[in-house]
Amino acid sequence: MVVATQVNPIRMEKIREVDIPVIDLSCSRSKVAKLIVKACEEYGFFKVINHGISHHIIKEMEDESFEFFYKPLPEKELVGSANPFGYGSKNIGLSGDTGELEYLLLPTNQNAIAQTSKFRCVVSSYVKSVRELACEILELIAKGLGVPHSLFSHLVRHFDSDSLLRLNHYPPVTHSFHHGDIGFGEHSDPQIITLLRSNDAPGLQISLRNGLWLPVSPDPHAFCVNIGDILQAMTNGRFISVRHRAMANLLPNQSRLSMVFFGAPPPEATIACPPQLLKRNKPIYKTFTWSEYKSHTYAHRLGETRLDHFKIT
Ligand SMILES: C=C1C[C@]23C[C@@]1(O)CC[C@H]2[C@@]12CC[C@H](O)[C@@](C)(C(=O)O1)[C@H]2[C@@H]3C(=O)O
Ligand SMILES: O=C(O)CCC(=O)C(=O)O
Ligand SMILES: [Fe+2]
Repeated sequence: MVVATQVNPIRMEKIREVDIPVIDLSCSRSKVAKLIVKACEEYGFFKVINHGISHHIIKEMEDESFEFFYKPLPEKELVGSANPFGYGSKNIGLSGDTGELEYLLLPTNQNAIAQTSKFRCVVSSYVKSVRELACEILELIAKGLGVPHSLFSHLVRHFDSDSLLRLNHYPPVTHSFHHGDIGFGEHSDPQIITLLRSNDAPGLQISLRNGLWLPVSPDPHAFCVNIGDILQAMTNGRFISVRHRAMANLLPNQSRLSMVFFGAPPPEATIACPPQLLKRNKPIYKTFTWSEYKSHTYAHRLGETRLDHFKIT
């Protein structure tokens, strides 16, 4: 007699807990370079600690940002509406995207931040420090990949670099929107590299390869680093330009502030994967300039996968 074995039709899979890499920049350069490259390949995202940016510079930028966002609306509107630079509220970009936030988008070139007010001085010293940190990380990436030291960093250090600073304020929850609303919708950042610092409020989430959203715990002492589309193109798809989003405030009565530096190339820079990284593979993306990529980006919606347009078919 054959005894039928009962098979449970529901297989419970334990969702593996994922730890976001937290990289201590005070460790040895070669060790750090390897860890960063691994994080860029696996997630396109990591946190850095012991980054060397003084608490004072960060705190001043945070204080000035809150002071700006707590001003009455007509005063904030005096800086001009985001097109793309300036003050924006709820509308993101010019293609109809919205979110539960207000923001200030600023260029970072020296002419644009002429130091005539306390705010501009604070922005200028914050940008200087965070740009330097971004370049150090890009140089560690170059070391880890075995390509020339300044291959990526020279684009961000360039006098005409199109880098940006974005200050995002997610106000405390009110009756008009609800827990779980989107603050800043799903997207990848178009530039080379992004360095984000937030206060102690949660909200940022990254998308994993399996499609799950992973909340990033806030850490005011760390910088979150994410790979942008340009670095995905320059590594022929080896690095992931991570998709991420920010939820509107998850905790009641708490304002969230993120200060985001986007390290970008100068407009006329040519973007292509260097031969050392192609090895025997064919390039998957066409060669383009940052200016071409930016025009394409700004003509499309936030959530689009913009690099697909530049794929070699
Ligand atoms: C909807 C848009 C807003 C954005 C330009 C775009 O057309 C598509 C990309 C968006 C994004 C995402 C990352 C940065 O926050 C940003 C400044 C950027 O460079 O690309 C924004 C753009 C924006 O807010 O203007
Ligand atoms: O505020 C955040 O945590 C995310 C913001 C963001 O992704 C952006 O400004 O591009
Ligand atoms: Fe982003």
